[in-house]
Amino acid sequence: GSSPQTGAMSEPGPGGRPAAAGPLFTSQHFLCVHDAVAQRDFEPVLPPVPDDALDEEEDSVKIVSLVKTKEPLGATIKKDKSSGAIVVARIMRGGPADKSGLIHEGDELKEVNGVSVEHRKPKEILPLLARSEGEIKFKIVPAFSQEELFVRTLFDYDPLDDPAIPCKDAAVAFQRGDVLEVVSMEDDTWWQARRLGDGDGDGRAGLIPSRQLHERWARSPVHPFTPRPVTVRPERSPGLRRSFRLGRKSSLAREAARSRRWSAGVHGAMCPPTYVEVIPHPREPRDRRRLVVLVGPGGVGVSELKRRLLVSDPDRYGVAVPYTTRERRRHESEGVDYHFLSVHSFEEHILNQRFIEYGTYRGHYYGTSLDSVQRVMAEDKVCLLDVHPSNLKHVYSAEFKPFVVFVKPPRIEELRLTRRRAKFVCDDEESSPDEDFEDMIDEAETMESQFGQLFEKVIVNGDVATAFRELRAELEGLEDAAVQWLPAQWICPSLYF
Ligand SMILES: Nc1ncnc2c1ncn2[C@@H]1O[C@H](COP(=O)(O)OP(=O)(O)OP(=O)(O)O)[C@@H](O)[C@H]1O
Repeated sequence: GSSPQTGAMSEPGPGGRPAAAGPLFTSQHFLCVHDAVAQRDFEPVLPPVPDDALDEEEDSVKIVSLVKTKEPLGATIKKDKSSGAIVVARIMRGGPADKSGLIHEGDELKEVNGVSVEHRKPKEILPLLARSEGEIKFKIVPAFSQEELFVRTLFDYDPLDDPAIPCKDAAVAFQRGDVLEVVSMEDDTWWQARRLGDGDGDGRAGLIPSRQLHERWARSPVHPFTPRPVTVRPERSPGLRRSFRLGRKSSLAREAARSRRWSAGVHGAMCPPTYVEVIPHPREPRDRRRLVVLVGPGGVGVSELKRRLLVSDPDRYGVAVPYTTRERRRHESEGVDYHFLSVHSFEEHILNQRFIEYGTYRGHYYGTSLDSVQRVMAEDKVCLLDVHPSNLKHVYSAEFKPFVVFVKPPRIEELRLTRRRAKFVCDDEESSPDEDFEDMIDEAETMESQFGQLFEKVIVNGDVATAFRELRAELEGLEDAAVQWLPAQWICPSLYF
């Protein structure tokens, strides 16, 4: 058996304080399972499910039956601070609970041997466990269903264009952004999945390329889906984007970027993002509106789209007021145009990591802070933010639930047509508009390969009126959807796909 230290214990609460008074299980209270249960291939023989155990409301409840022996179960439990539920905090790797595969971290404990543990303190649950001999039955609500894995697709797939698919009729076509339920990953070349939102939503499963296969394609020079390998360029310094931006690239900088691009070779090539795990999150009336982040290469039209959204519905959309250390001008007001700060205060904000992005321009600091974003969100407005994707990490959490829109340039022919009158002019006299367009497209490809897994929506900004309509409809749709598909990373970091 394991040592008592690896048995079931109460977990410390926030701030290191124990959530329950002292260790939950003393040595005589350890949950134990029979040695036979500890086999990895153990198939539990579940007792018949009591008639009243599963009503329609509780279809996610699971009955788990284990047999106690001398060995500790190897699990810890705690009381969840917000819901008050008793949850499994930790499963010790290699322990009987882990090997049984039946109980998982985050599972909510509802009953032990038919006795409800709801509204009980962890120490009140002790006697229930101590009394259990031999078979011990748990009623639990799994943290997430082991059988359900949902992914958002990050590329388009049409089996009709795919010569490698073993059977075109057995495949599932999808477009970037579709949510699929992956039902089998047994084959590491072709996974099985079904689309959600098709009619009754639980149609037949079909084949989709596995992540491994898609990555293999990315490296192969012959497959029709081979995306152009994109090189990793050094990250642009954070800040100094959009309104804070310095001049455009000089021809020297452009040359340097090009030579880096061509010399990067195999080592610089990245795999394109494939699938990202998502979890359904039912919308609740008290949910705040999601932060909307627009990203895209310089000059693509992020500011233009943001401006149009603000004008279209000023009560609904707002922007974070930036901070600066420059002098206030006569027509400017504190808290409207900028928050004016001393250099000392600004630097304190930097140290306290309050900035999502900051930089200097003509000797003054400029920055966008988390506080500004929170203020707009607290007004129940949709906060529109534009940052370099490398700075998304500061807001990529359940607190902000950012809806990240990638504004992508169209093909160069369309850029030539649509940008004829735009003031998209390089500071560098020697460069032609075509070179600017190529740079924009290159920068977009780099962004997409480095950060594409964070982009929930891609809008191609060819005709600006069309792009704006599409963006506005998408943002309005966000609030109508009963269920939102949020990255698993926000809800349960260890699930990150
Ligand atoms: N689809 C479009 N068709 C024509 N002109 C456009 C389109 N989108 C944007 N523009 C114009 O292109 C110019 C650059 O756009 P904008 O300032 O929005 O770029 P940006 O993505 O914010 O880039 P930067 O970071 O360089 O400011 C502006 O004059 C804008 O009006």
